[in-house]
Amino acid sequence: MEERIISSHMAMEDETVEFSLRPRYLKEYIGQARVKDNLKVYIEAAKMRQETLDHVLLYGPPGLGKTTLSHIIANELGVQVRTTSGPAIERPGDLAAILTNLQHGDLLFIDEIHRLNRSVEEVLYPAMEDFALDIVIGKGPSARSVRLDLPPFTLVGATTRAGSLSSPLRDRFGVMSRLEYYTLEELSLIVSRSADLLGIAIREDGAEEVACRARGTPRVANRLLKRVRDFVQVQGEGIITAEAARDALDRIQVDKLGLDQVDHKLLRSIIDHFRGGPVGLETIAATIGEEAHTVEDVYEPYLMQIGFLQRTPRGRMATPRCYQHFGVENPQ
Ligand SMILES: Nc1ncnc2c1ncn2[C@@H]1O[C@H](COP(=O)(O)OP(=O)(O)OP(=O)(O)O)[C@@H](O)[C@H]1O
Ligand SMILES: [Mg+2]
Repeated sequence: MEERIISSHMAMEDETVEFSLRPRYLKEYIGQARVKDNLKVYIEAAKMRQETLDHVLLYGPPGLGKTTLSHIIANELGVQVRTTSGPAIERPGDLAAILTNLQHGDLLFIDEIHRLNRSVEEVLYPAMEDFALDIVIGKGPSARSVRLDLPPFTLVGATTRAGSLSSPLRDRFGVMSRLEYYTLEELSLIVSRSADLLGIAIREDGAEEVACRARGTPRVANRLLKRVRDFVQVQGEGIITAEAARDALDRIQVDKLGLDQVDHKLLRSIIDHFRGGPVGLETIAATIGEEAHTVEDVYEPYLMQIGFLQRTPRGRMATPRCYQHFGVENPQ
């Protein structure tokens, strides 16, 4: 995938900065009030009973804070966190090794949990339900299964597509939390907080300007902030004002709604070549040179959220609001 400034996927250069910007406790985690309030209660209750927290599934679009939240849960519980991801666990044995190395109360974080393969997933079922590992010894008619006890642990799974989780796996999570896009006010707070941590001066209107182009996503907000900082430090007065932010963001071609050239290309192709749709996902993907699932997971959710794109059984359609944004007359 082409690297986009507004991409909600994580690039290498971001990792160290992201780490320092990550809130570590619930009280520093901005927004997601409903999810946060519930988790607070569950964590408190688990601690009171001196039990492990029930398994938690966090789902929602990329960059909204799933990984961050999983580490916060561990910090709030005062336990260690082990991190892995669906694609990293290739064979059942890999997962068995991870599970047998857990210590009492540990939090196991599995990112992209929808990408676990079936045979690995099956190891997870008894582990989640009974804290047990079933091992088959021998082959053929003399094969028998031995059950090993595991220490109690909490599994936190993260996924951008809860829909592709198999139902036996989904059913084993006691808590399912859906993260939502952030409001403008929340994002402004996040931008101000990050600016503080990075040691950049920012005015409230500057933070708002960055926030409104951040697609409801903290990761995008932080990334835009860093680019704006570059312009302001090199060419400006060293403080991020609304004007300075606007100038910098215009230069990197992120428009007022946070749409970049790829979004423009996607939407314009529906308008210009398909008379507003409906047009199939594969066709759209081909016109912008992306994989269909990338379009579906990464590009579309925000475009639908702001009401520019509609999914219908016959394909994708550009909405009247989308036509308005581009100043094109709607043929329908
Ligand atoms: N509620 C929040 N308050 C402050 N900062 C946040 C919040 N949520 C996320 N962030 C910031 O956004 C960045 C991205 O968050 P995170 O990596 O947790 O997203 P994610 O949902 O795991 O994304 P992905 O689906 O790509 O794995 C983090 O570096 C963090 O600093
Ligand atoms: Mg993550």
